Amino acid sequence: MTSVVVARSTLHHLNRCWFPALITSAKQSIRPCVLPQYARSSCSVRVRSFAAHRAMGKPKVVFVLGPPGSGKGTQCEKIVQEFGYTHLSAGDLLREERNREGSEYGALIEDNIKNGRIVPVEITCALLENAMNKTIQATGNDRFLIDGFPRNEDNLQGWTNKMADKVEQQFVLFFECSEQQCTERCLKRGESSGRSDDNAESLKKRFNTYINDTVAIIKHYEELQLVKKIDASAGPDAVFEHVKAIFGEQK
Ligand SMILES: Nc1ncnc2c1ncn2[C@@H]1O[C@H](COP(=O)(O)OP(=O)(O)O)[C@@H](O)[C@H]1O
Ligand SMILES: Nc1ccn([C@H]2C[C@H](O)[C@@H](COP(=O)(O)OP(=O)(O)O)O2)c(=O)n1
Repeated sequence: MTSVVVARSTLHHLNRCWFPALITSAKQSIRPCVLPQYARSSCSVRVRSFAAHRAMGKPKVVFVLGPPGSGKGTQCEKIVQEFGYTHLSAGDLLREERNREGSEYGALIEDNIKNGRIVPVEITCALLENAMNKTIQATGNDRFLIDGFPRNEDNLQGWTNKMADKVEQQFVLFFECSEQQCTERCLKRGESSGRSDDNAESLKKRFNTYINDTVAIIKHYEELQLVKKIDASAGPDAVFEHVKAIFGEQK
């Protein structure tokens, strides 16, 4: 597997800002799936210093929201290919941390995921910030799709307090899709995903969380006129035509 390795000293410096216990292995690697195409195919990625990077402006962030199974991950992969963003999935980062040997948050993360609840923001935001910093250091790419975050008031507050001033919020992509259609997609995905939450019981809870907690976050961003809503009920390529039009409008 191709991977980009970041020096331990750099990570220790970065991790001091957040939960130091998160991600402390000797070498950290970014999985190719979170890197844009050009970074995957090259071993000699360009590394910029923070000072040089700051001179370029703040990292740009697009939040990607929608119910479970609405196609957030599928569309993010296409956006990465076409527009060169880096895709950071909050769910993937949490699953990775849950699986990391020695993680003190593994059990807590799994309990929340299985029950469709949202993990405390201190953990999720630390994982996101670390992943952003590692990507910028390793590739210089400072445009991020943050998928599945913020999902509740705790997520929003934590991000606002810790990260909002450090980034340029471009917009929020919202994939709209019915519960029935999303449930069918997730149950199908569950046949091969190995995910502990792609089953009927967990899905019911995940949808309750979506309706009770996430919808209010989307409304909040709608009031700020930041939401770009997309009908996600069609097939992946048809949905991407709409996505493309939105990203094409950006500078
Ligand atoms: N537009 C679509 N039409 C039909 N199936 C889709 C579509 N988008 C994604 N899928 C499938 O539905 C499942 C959930 O998609 P995914 O992108 O993982 O959603 P999310 O990240 O929102 O949970 C996957 O198995 C994926 O292949
Ligand atoms: N901001 C987030 C995102 C995901 N999680 C947890 C709880 C979610 O049900 C699971 C799965 O999220 P993921 O975004 O991977 O998947 P779905 O959009 O639900 O299909 O991860 C979280 O606690 N906080």
